[in-house]
Parts: sequence; C-alpha cells; structure tokens
Amino acid sequence: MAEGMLQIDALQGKSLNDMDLAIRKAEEASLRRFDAAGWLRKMVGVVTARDLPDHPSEEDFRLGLRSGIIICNALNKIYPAAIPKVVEAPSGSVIVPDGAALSAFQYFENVRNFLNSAEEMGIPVFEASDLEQGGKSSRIVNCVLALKSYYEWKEGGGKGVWKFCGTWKPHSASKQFVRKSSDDLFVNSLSRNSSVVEQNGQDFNDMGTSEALHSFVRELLSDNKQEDIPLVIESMISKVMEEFEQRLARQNEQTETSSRCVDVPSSNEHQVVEVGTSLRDIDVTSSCLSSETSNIMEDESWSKNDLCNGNPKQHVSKRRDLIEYHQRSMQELKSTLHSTKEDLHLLHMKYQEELQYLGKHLNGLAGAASRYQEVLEENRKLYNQVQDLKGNIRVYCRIRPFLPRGPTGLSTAEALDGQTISIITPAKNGKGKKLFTFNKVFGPSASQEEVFSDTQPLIRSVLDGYNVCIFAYGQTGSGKTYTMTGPQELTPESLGVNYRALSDLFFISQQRKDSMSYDVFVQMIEIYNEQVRDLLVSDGVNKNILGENCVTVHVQGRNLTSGSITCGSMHLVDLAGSERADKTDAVGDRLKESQHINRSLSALGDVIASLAQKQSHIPYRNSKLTQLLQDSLGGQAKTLMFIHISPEPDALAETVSTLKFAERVSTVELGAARANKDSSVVRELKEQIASLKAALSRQERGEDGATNGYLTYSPAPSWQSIGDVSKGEGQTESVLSMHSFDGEDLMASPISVVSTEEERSVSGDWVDKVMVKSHLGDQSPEMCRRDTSKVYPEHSLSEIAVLRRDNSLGRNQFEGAAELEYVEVEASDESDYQWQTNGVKQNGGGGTKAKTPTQNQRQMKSPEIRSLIPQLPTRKVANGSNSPSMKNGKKPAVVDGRRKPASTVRNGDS
Ligand SMILES: Nc1ncnc2c1ncn2[C@@H]1O[C@H](COP(=O)(O)OP(=O)(O)OP(=O)(O)O)[C@@H](O)[C@H]1O
Repeated sequence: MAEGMLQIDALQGKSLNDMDLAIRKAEEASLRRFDAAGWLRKMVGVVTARDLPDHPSEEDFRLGLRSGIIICNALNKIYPAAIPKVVEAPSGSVIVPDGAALSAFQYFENVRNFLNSAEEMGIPVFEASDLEQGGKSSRIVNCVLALKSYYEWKEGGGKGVWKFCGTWKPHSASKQFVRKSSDDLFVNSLSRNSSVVEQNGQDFNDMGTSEALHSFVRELLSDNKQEDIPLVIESMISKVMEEFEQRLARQNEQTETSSRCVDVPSSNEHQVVEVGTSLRDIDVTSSCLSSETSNIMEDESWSKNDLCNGNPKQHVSKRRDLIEYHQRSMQELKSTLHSTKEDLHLLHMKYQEELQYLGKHLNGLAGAASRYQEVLEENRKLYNQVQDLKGNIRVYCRIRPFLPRGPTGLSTAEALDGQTISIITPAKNGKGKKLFTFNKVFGPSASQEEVFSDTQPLIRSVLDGYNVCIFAYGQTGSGKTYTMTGPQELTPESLGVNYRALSDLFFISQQRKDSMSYDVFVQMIEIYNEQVRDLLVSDGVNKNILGENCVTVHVQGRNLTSGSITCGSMHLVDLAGSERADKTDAVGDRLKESQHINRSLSALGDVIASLAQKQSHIPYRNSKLTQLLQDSLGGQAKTLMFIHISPEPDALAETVSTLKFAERVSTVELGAARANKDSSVVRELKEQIASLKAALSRQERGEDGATNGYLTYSPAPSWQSIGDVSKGEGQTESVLSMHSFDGEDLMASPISVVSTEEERSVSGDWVDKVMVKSHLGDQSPEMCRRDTSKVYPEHSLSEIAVLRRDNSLGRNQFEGAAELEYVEVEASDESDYQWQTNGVKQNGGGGTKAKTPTQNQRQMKSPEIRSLIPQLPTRKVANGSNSPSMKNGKKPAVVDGRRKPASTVRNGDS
C-alpha cells in the first residue's frame, strides 16, 4: 500500500514531500544544527569553541568540528579522559583551513578517537568523511545531539538504560515542527535516502517504477537501526494514511463539481440573453470540462486498477459514458458560444443604433450651438425693442444708508420690494405711509455693482447706436455722486456708474472687434450758473461742486462687413442738489448758484412735463441743462434717471418732493428709441440729395457759392472741438470741446487734462476761445466723427465734421460743416451759434494753421463741390476784440493762424 501511494506520489510529482518537505526539512535541519552547536559551545566554553558560531551554516558546522577538538573536549566533559590526548590547534588560529596540511593527521586522530569512544558509548556516529567537503553534516548533527541526550540522561542521574531515539525537541518558537519521534525517523531516513537517490543522479520524483520504490524503501530501512525500523514503518504508514485521506477528500470535491457540471446542460432552458451570463456559462462549462478531464485522468488511473482487477466491461462502459458526457458538454458549449455570438451581434447592433442616435443628437446640438449666436443677436435686438416699446424714461430709486457721522434715527424710506418705496409721512392721526413705484428701487444696502447691473444693458445700446442719458437726481448729500462716481476713496467695489459704464463700453467694443470698429470720444463739462464749462480744459481751480457735472461719451461704430456707421452717445449726468432755493439759507453767490440750479432743474421739470403731456413745443432752451440733454430727453433716446433719497427724517420734505418729481418723470413716454445708423449707401444718397438741394437753392438765390469771408483752416486735427450753443437769445456762452482718449487711459485713472504752457494760459477761460458762427441754422448740432477721406482725401479719418441731428443734412451741409474750418471772422455778439475750434497742437505746436481759401479750394474734389460751399456766417472772436481785418468787413489773407490751442489731451497722458 505504501509502495502504491509512493508510486502515486512519484507519478504526480507534486506531492507533500516535494516543496513542503524540502522546506520543513531545511528548517528543521538548521534548528537541529543550531541546537547541536549551542550545546557544544556550552560544553567546551566559548574560547575553545571559537571556531564554531552559535548559528552555524552547514559549512561552518563542518569546519568548526573538522579538527575534532570541540567534539573530543565535549566528550571528555561527559567522561573525563575518555579521549586521553586531544591534539589542540596552534594558538591564534581561528579556523583550521579546509585541507590545511599542518593538522590533517592530527585532527584525523582526534576524530577517530572521538568516533571510537562515541561508538563504545552507543552514540550514533558519523563517517569521518562527513567532516570533509560534501560530507553529510546532518549525521554529525545527529551524533552531537545523541551525545547531548546522553549527557542529559547522565546528568539526570543515569536512570534506566539510555537509548537515543533521535528525539529532538526544538525550541518553542519552532512549534510547528514538533512531530512524533517516528516522523523524525521517517523524515530523516527519507531525506537521507532521497539524498542517496539524488547522488545517484536520480530525481526522487522520477521514481516511476515499483523497483525504484522498492529499492528506496529497502535503503530507507537498511539505513536505520534495527530498533528504529518499527518507528519508521509506523511513521510511513501514518503518512501514507494521511495522504490517502487527503486524496479522498479531493476526489469527493471533484465528484461534486462534475455533478454540478452535469446540471448545467439540464438547466439550459434559460435563454442566454445577457452576454455577461453567456460568458459566465462558458466559463462554468469550460471549468467543468477541465475538471472532467482531470476526472478522466483519475478514472484512467483507477481504470488501470479496474483492468487489473479484471473488470474490463465496467471500464469500457464508464469510458463510453464519459465520452458521451463530454460530447454533450461540447454541444452545450457550442450552442452557448453560438448564442453568445448572437447576443454580441445584437449588442453590437444596439450600440450602432445608439451611436447613430447620439450622432444625430450631437448634430442637433452643434446646430443649436451655432444658432445660439444668432439667437443671442436676436435677443439683443428684442431686448432693445422691449426697452424701446416701454419707451418711457426709466426711473430707478436709491435710498442712501445713514451716514456713520451723520444724524441717525428711524429711516423715513423703505424699499418694500424691488419696485416700491414706502415713505413714512406724518399724518394727522398717527403716522401714514405713502407708496411710490418705480422701475427699480434699491435699498440702503444695495452695492454699486447691483445698482450698475440694471444699468448695464443701456451701455450695450450705446454701442448699438442709441443715445443714452443716465442722470442722478436728488437733494444735496443724498448720494448722487456716490452712485455716479463712487465715494472719495475709490476701490474696485465702490466704483460708480461712470467708471463701470466706460469700462463696459470698452469691454464690449473689444468683444465686437471682429465685426465692428469703434471710436470712443469723451467729453466732460460742467454747467455752472447757466454756463457750460469744459472740464477738460479747466485747471480745476474754478470747478464748482454746485454745478452739474458729467461725462459724455460719443461712440462711432463702423461695421467692418457692411460699412454701415452707427453713432451713439451717452450722457452721464450728476445733477446739482434739488432742494429749492427758498428753503435754503443761501445768500449772495450761493443764492445765485441755488437760483440757477433751481432754474435748471425746474427747466428740466418743465421739459419733462411737456414731454409727459406730449406737447408740441418742448422748452429745451430754457436752460443749458435741458439744451444739452435734448437729444437724450427727446424721442430717440433711452433715458434713465437715478433718484436719490436720504433716509433722515429732516430730509422728508425734500424726499417727498423728489419722489413726486420722479413719479412725473416716470410717466414720460419718449416713444421708441431709434439707433443712429446709416448704411454706407444710404449715407451717400442722403449726402447727394442734400447737396443737390443746396445747389438748387443757391441757384435760385443767384449765388455762385464763392465764400467771401476770411477763412481759417485747421490742418486735419485728430480732434476738433466744436461748440454749442447759444441760449437762443443770441448770447454766446457755452462751449464744448471734445478730446480723444485712449480707452485704457480712461480706465487707468480718472480723466485729467494736461495742458501745455500755451494751453494753460487759456485754460479755464473758455471765453477766450475762437467762436465761429455756424451757417447751420438754429438747430443745435451734434458731433459725430466721419470718414471724410472721400471728400478730402488728404484728410485723416479722424477728422471731425459736423452733422445735423435730424440726419436731414445732405452732402453739401456736411461739407459745409466741414467747411467750418473756413469761416469768416466777425465781431458779432448776436450769433445764434458759436463754434469753438480747439486747434490741436500740430505742426510743431503752433496751434491752428491758417490757409488761404485758394489753398483750401485746391483741395476740393471738384468744381461742383466747390460751388456747394455755403455762404458761411461770420465768426466771432469771443474775447470781444474783433480782428482788425474784420472791422471793415474785408478778408485778411490769413486769419488767426497764431491762435493758441485751447486744450489738448494727449493719449497716454493722464
Ligand atoms: N449708497 C451709499 N452708501 C454709502 N455711503 C453713501 C451712499 N450714498 C451716499 N453715501 C455717502 O453720503 C455722502 C453724500 O453723498 P454724495 O456726495 O454722493 O451726495 P450728493 O447727492 O452727490 O451730494 P451733492 O448734491 O452735494 O453733490 C458721501 O459721504 C457718500 O460717500
């Protein structure tokens, strides 16, 4: 039986003794060796045993004992003088070198003496050659451990008969190696005999024949002493039993697996729909097959036995059953594979469909994305349309918070919702409430950003060619400047509407740079005591905070594709305090200021009232303010008024008055706003019509079109300032100038003006500017830059011309306006319109440069155009001293060539 099992072992080649035993053996051998070495060192002392380490390798152990000195001394410790003469090694030598000639004989004597003595004691001995290289150190270890056992028996009193059974108890740490003594014997024998087989060039696992096993067992038994053989046999049998049980268990497992496999085909009713399930089935089937294959192998081995047992019929039928079973399994596997393939195909189709669907969906999305831009554009138009349809002046109300250092108390105003403000008013029976509704109401905590966010869409409108006016109204200290500019200490968060509007303007124009080209011009004026001051030419000394300030921005856009031009403008007005003069304690100059302000604001109220009542005559001319805002308070503009409310109870009367005024304003319907936009063709045609009309009227009047005034010429200034505006009573008062800025300069710092020395000499003294009389009738003109290169090819694109607001100006008028540079000088104070030309410092800073009419006319395109030059009105020098040449009405050759430029703002200066 044991032979049979060993044969199985040898056949499969992977049984217990291979890996596991080899490892266990090696570890066990090490532990035995360490034990032996430790005992020897203890017995002979460390000095004598210096050649033997505590944990020696096999080689160390062999070399350490090779001289025989240690083992002889150890033996002599047990039986003193058992070996009378032990040849000692020369002093200082650590290890007797392998093959050292010096002591070869001597240590052989030692070893032989030891072996003889040990044998006499009944100690299992080793061969002397085991101490040589390639020798069996395990036999030496065995001998030493037997000696140790003997010593311990003797030390224990020498009771009974000492018998060494190879029992060896390892240290507690090595418990896993504790085994019965018979196991040890068996294992030792096995290892020794395996070594014999190995030495004979045979692999233990290759022992496929029973002869080899027989000889193995024989050798195993012969190698043991007679008295050990029963133990070895017992160990062998128990080992074989153990192995046999393990194999039986494995066999049972395999049987169970194969019975499960047999169930698989029977449960095949379920349709394999999911690919995952199919693959799992394949997996199970293939694992069944492999286990069946191993069953066959097992069966093969057993069938041999069946055959041997003389049962061939049973063997054949079993084989047939197996083959049939495997064929069935193969069929099942094939059908599963087939259905899996079909499933995969279906899945593939499904994926294809889904991909196609996704593709379509993506196409739709791409289309939608491309249309998104169009929709955005459409939205923009619609938005403007909605605003236009609303048509009226939009009114936003802002309540100022209590000031840290101001009076406190209960606020008289409260923002109820986004559009209603409630005012607590004293009533006869307790307090009353009055509600006002506006387009928007901002409470005291509203941030600058929030306030601006509702204004932002108007900025876009400016770039679309609309005129926009945003003005701040309210009593002194109610927060107008705060809203429009910001507090004194400006931070990015506290920037007011002006800064944000300009910033947006440049930002949007930058966004549109691929389709539109924009030029932005900025004007800053102040109306003080009904006088308009150009803040950009002022040195700041005369600035008066009671006046109305502002920024006006003109934006000209050119569509890069169609060439159409849009002209939009934006007034940002910080009005003066709205409190009535009779309610203030002002006297003297202050009273005068208040009266002017009142006049100005009441004129604004009148205009608004007229507009609200849709009267045919709107009294714009009653104040400078309404005149300047005319284009924004009329029919084509978008107007937004911020009214400001102080929360203090003291301010209640003004608060109510402000709110009533604002209520009136909010009812004003301006009608649909219209963008100032002309296509290039329309513009050309209009110009032609106008020039023809002018030519006709000239012919009717019998004029030849030649100018008889004295002309001055500004050589293509990059900026030309033009002036408005009389009050209608022939007073020459207000002057506007216009300056070119770099957008970045504007945003980098608040606008400031740099004047040259010459400029300073006139700065702030706006009266000392050349006034020219316009031939354009009594309509206040509006500025717009245009490309004059077609008319005056030598002029730069940035040249300024003057257009009439009603767009009815034709070419001749336009040219005529351009011809403002060719004006007669006249000392009249009765001009309806005065124009100021601010010569830009060019030609070496010499200011404006005069040219003769002849020179100028040479620049004209054609005689027709020359003939269209209108009879220009005379120009007035506003300082009152008429040019000498004007006195007699004769034309000087050159006029005003040395006039100082009024102001210049240079790009980059700030
Ligand atoms: N919304 C606000 N939040 C915080 N402080 C504000 C607010 N509005 C105004 N103030 C502060 O109130 C004070 C008066 O505001 P502001 O100068 O803007 O009033 P105003 O109406 O322009 O006055 P004036 O008519 O004299 O020009 C300033 O100190 C300002 O910083």
